[in-house]
Parts: sequence; C-alpha cells; structure tokens
Amino acid sequence: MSQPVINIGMVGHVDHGKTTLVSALSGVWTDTHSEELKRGISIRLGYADCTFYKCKNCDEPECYSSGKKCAACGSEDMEELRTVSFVDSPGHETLMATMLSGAAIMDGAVLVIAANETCPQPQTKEHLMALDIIGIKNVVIAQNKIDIVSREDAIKHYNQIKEFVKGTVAENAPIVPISAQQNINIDVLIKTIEEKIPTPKHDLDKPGIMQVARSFDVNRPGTPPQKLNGGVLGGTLSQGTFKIKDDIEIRPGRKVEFEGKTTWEPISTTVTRLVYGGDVVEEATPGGLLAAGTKLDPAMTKSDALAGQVAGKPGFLPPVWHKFVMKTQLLERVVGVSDESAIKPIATSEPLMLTIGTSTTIGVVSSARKGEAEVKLKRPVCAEVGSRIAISRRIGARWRLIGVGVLTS
Ligand SMILES: Nc1nc2c(ncn2[C@@H]2O[C@H](COP(=O)(O)OP(=O)(O)OP(=O)(O)O)[C@@H](O)[C@H]2O)c(=O)[nH]1
Repeated sequence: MSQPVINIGMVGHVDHGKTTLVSALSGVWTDTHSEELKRGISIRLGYADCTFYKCKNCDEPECYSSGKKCAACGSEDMEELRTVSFVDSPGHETLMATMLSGAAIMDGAVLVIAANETCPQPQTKEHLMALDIIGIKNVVIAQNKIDIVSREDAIKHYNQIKEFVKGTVAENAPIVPISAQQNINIDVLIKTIEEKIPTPKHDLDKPGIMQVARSFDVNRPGTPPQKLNGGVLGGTLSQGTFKIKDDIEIRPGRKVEFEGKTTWEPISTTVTRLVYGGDVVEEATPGGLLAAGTKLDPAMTKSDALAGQVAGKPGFLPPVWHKFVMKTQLLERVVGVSDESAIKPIATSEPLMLTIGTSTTIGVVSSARKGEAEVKLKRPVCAEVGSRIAISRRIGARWRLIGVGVLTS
C-alpha cells in the first residue's frame, strides 16, 4: 500500500453506519477495543487506510474501487489513484470531545446520514457544525441504509438532507445514496470523494511536526504495526517529515509535581520505526495517519496518555500555553439537543471545554468581553498563535459546542 496522503473523517449521528462504511471501503473493522465491542458503539477514534483505484478499461462510475479488480468488467488493469486514511469518529453525544479532536486532523469529511431516520438527528447537526467551526470545507454526504427504505422514502429523506444543509458548509456537498452494509453505490461514493475532496498541499521543507491523536502500547489488541516496539504515537504530520532515528520532543510533555508545585516538562525521545497502514517506511510525510515507534517506555503511551500532544524537531515546536486570550464567535443556538436554547455570552469564572488541535482541555474564564475571553487552562496546550479552538460549554449533563475561538496571545 502506498503512503496515505490525506485524512478523511467519517462523521455523523450514532449508529448511522460510519464504522460499517469504513469497513466496506477498507476491509478493516475499526471498532477493536473490547469496551466498544461490548457496547456496540465507537468510543475512541478509529483508523483505517484504503487505496482507491480506477479501471483503465471502462469509463462507468463503477470503475472506481478500493480493490485491485474492477467490479464492472473484472479487469485487473487498474490505475492507482491515492491512499486515504479514514478517521472514524464516535457519533454518541457524550463523545463530542473525541469527535472534535479527530476533526482537527481531518482534511475533508464524509457525513453519514441514515435514510431510515428523519434528518437531521441531533449529532448530524452537531457534527456538521463542528466541521464548520474547525474549518473543514470539503464534505461529501453518504445517505446510508437505502437498502431498508422504499424508493419514495429515500427521495423524501434526500430532500430533507437538502433542506438541512442549506446555509451550512455542506450546502453544495454531493449526496450519494449508499448501503454500506450491502455494498451498494460504494464505487460512486469513491468517485465522489476523489472529485470533491482534494489532497491538500503540505510544506515538506519545514521541520516535522506531528499532531498526536492516539498513543498506545504495542501490545494492545488490534494495533496493526506488529513491527513496532516501545511506546507508539499515532497521528498525522501537519508539516515536514519524520525519519527513522530522528530525535523528537513531545510538548507540553509530562506533568511533574514537586514540593507542591506543578510543572510540565517536554519529553525527549527518538523515532525507531515509522508505519503507514501495515508498511514500515524510512520517511513519513504529511497527509495520512502514521504510527511512530519511539524509545519511550510503553507505560508512558498506553491508553492514549499522550493524545493531544504535539511531537516534532526539538526547538521548533509551537509555544506551550498555560493561559491565553482568544477571540470568540458564538453560535446563536445550542445544537445537538431537542431544546435549541439561545447561547448566552461567555461569563467570567465559567469553565469551558476547549479543543485545540487534537488536545482537549478545560479553561476557566478569567476575564470575558464581547468577542474575546482570557482563559486559564487546567492542562497546558502546545499550539500556534492563530490556531482555531472549538469552544464547548456544560449544559445539563453534557458539553455542548457553543462557538469558535482563535488563539491570539
Ligand atoms: N440495513 C443496513 N444497516 C446498516 C448499514 N450500515 C450500517 N448498518 C447497521 O447499523 C448499525 C450501526 O452501524 P455502525 O457502523 O456501528 O454505526 P456508527 O455510525 O459507526 O456508530 P457509532 O460509531 O457508534 O456512532 C449496525 O448494526 C450496522 O450493521 C446499511 O447500509 N444498511
């Protein structure tokens, strides 16, 4: 498999078929954690790589495939288009923070909407809003489960989607009716993804910087790269390259408590292995999802302990912030709930959940003015000035997305 060049998110309401679709495309089932299997829902971000091909011998929509054989004419004379990493987000309302940190590494997204439920369902709305806030403009809509609705109901549902996306970032997004489970129209979906979600351009000359979205110990079941040892970082390079034997640092790093004082110390280590999909590579470039083996003790990386951190060439990482000022823009109404109440202004002393890159932290507002807030963070973040921030507020028992911020100072 070639190196993946783009991360595409699977987003949408719980049970609408995101994991089934990733599996139909890639042949890999991303729900591999025992708790996920028990509860039947995705809890963490799932990942799978998949190569797209186009048949050289026919020119029908069917000539797109994620296998090496054309489904239309049977030819094995296929042109390789690109390898895509899918980031499968959880659709449950309690897992919005996980979805948001996944969205930080998505270059485009497939919004999965099940045809057997009225549109929009709460997290269909909330996830689309999140894409908008994070700035993901290239969206394709998969109208899933068309195998269990009548043609008339599918058309009615299609029109509901059209109505729902009016005025949103997905207003002009193509809608592809599919069945992920029955493999219907997956070829058309691949063609649409190829046309509508272009590969972003990355700067390879800058020092390598990785947004860490997962971290694990190699013994976790389902971890693909058996060839790794030591603690593993999973994520994506936002710029530059990583090579084997590169020294890297990880920031904000590790929390150190000494004589009643808490500090955060960067972690230094060396890259020992780089794995894309199942392949070991010498050098990794931005775009797809990457697993980087390091010399770290696996105890430091297990259970996503380093998710949300930034890794890269020592001395070149963005600053670490313990507090910052952000410009804010709030939504008018709360989305993802039945009662869409108006959003009140941000108030001094209130806690907010802030997602910056793949990191999620709580920030207590130390001062708030219209369009601006200063926050003191419970856990520091490593981010550039100008980074976008998804802002959530606790409403009832859940954190709800209320707006977007930009880190200013
Ligand atoms: N009939 C039918 N069932 C489907 C289809 N796609 C998915 N399903 C079923 O819908 C259920 C939910 O599918 P998942 O893929 O787990 O949904 P999900 O969106 O990943 O769920 P979360 O990640 O937990 O939000 C499963 O029972 C699937 O078998 C489809 O195209 N047709």
